[in-house]
Amino acid sequence: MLLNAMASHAASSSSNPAGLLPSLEKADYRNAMARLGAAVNIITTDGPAGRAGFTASAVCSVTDEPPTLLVCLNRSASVYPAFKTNGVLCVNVLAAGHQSLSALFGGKTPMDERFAAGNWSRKTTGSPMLDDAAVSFDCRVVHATSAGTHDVLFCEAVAIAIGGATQGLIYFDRRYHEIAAPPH
Ligand SMILES: NC(=O)c1ccc[n+]([C@@H]2O[C@H](COP(=O)([O-])OP(=O)(O)OC[C@H]3O[C@@H](n4cnc5c(N)ncnc54)[C@H](O)[C@@H]3O)[C@@H](O)[C@H]2O)c1
Ligand SMILES: Cc1cc2c(cc1C)N(C[C@H](O)[C@H](O)[C@H](O)COP(=O)(O)O)c1[nH]c(=O)[nH]c(=O)c1N2
Repeated sequence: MLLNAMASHAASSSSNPAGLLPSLEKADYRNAMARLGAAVNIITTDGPAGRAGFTASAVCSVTDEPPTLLVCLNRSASVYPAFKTNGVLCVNVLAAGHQSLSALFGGKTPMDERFAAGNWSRKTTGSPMLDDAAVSFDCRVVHATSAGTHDVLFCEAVAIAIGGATQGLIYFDRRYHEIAAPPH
C-alpha cells in the first residue's frame, strides 16, 4: 500500500507542481480501517420523529468536562432523519453475545424487528437503553458537524447505566471478537 501512495504522490507531484498530497482509494482506506479494533454499539433514539437504532463502531469519548461522546452517522442511513430531529440518543455499548443484535441493527432490517430482538428500558431522554448492555450513556446531542458523508454528533451524557457484563465485544478485521479481562 505504501508503494501505491508513494507512486501516486510522485505522479501527482510531477503532474501537479503544487505537490498536493495523494488521495487514498476508498477500498484501501476501508481495508486499513478494518484493522482498527473498536467497540460495537447500538445507538438508539426516540422522540417526535419516532424510535430508531443503528449499529455504530465510530464512537468515542471526547471530554469528561462535560461528559461528552461523539457518534459518526452516515447521512444516507435510513435512521438519519430520526436522530437529527429527536436531538437525543443512547449509546448502548455491546457485550459478548450481542453479535446477532449488532448484525440486526447493522442495516436493511425493519426497525420493529431490530428492537424486538432485545430488552429495553428508558432513563432520562426516553431513548431505548439495552438492559444487558456493557454500559449505556443516555445523551442529548449538543453539536453536530458534517464531514464528507457523515455527521459527527457530539453527545453530552446526562445519565449512565452500568451493566453486569464481564466480557466485551470488539469489531476487528470485519469480525466480532469477545474479550475478557485476564484472571487476577
Ligand atoms: N463509520 C461507518 O460508517 C461504518 C463503520 C463500520 C462499518 N460500517 C458499515 O458496516 C458494513 C460492514 O462493514 P465491514 O467492517 O464489515 O466492512 P467494510 O469493508 O465496509 O468496512 C471496513 C472498515 O472501514 C470503515 N468504514 C466502512 N464504511 C465506512 C464509511 N461509510 N465511512 C467511514 N468508515 C467506513 C469502518 O471502520 C469499517 O470497519 C459496511 O456497510 C460498512 O459501510 C460503517
Ligand atoms: C459493525 C458495524 C459498525 C458500523 C455499522 C455497521 C456494522 C455492522 N454501520 C452501518 C449502520 O449500522 C447501518 O448502515 C445502519 O443501520 C443504517 O442502515 P439502514 O439505512 O437502516 O439500512 C455504521 N454506520 C454509521 O453511520 N456509523 C458507524 O459507526 C457504523 N458502524
